[in-house]
Amino acid sequence: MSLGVGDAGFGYGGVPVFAGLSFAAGSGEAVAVVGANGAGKSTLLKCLVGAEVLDSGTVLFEGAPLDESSGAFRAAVASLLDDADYFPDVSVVEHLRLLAWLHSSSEDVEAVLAEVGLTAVADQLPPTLSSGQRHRLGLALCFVRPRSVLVLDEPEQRLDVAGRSWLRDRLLAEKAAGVAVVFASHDHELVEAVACRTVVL
Ligand SMILES: Nc1ncnc2c1ncn2[C@@H]1O[C@H](COP(=O)(O)OP(=O)(O)OP(=O)(O)O)[C@@H](O)[C@H]1O
Repeated sequence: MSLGVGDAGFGYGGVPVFAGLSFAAGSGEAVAVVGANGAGKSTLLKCLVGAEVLDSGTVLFEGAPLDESSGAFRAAVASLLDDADYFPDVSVVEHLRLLAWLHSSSEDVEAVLAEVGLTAVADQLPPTLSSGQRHRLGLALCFVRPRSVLVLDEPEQRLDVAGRSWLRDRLLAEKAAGVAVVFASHDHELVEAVACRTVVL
């Protein structure tokens, strides 16, 4: 699997955010997108998953122009963007069971809950979680479903020191399992430890 862009350009209301951008993450590779606040990292990741549409150039999935409505794309790509939202009346563990069921996943929901440190709050509703716990739920939702591509916007945000260390190891394990990873980050240590290549915006 691979996900990337060719000669990509995008702007909001005619104001350019990025232009002439080309890169791809292949199976077992991680590409980090870095840059200052407002540089366009989140926007680029939204284009990658079809939540925004490029003004020019192409999103390439498996080397072919992206059809974000295709079942194959939806089945392959797990993403956590900066606008994650949850059902207010569905508990943590129910969110995970629901997504696992939707994707006919063989992942062990209880094991993922434990790995992300949410076992103790499994029966709580999302509005009762801390911001770090809500972020962990977003990450858990990526890991409870099948995936061959991971797109993560600042996955390190709101994680404590142990959480960042876990995240680094988890992303390395994803790469080792052949997953293609594209992530935006402000964490230089994470980028250095995980990324094969860096895209600077
Ligand atoms: N919906 C929108 N409408 C208009 N402008 C937008 C919109 N979303 C983002 N922008 C602008 O596009 C630029 C890129 O924003 P983006 O969120 O992609 O940056 P970022 O690199 O992810 O920043 P950060 O590091 O702060 O998360 C910014 O100047 C921002 O103000």
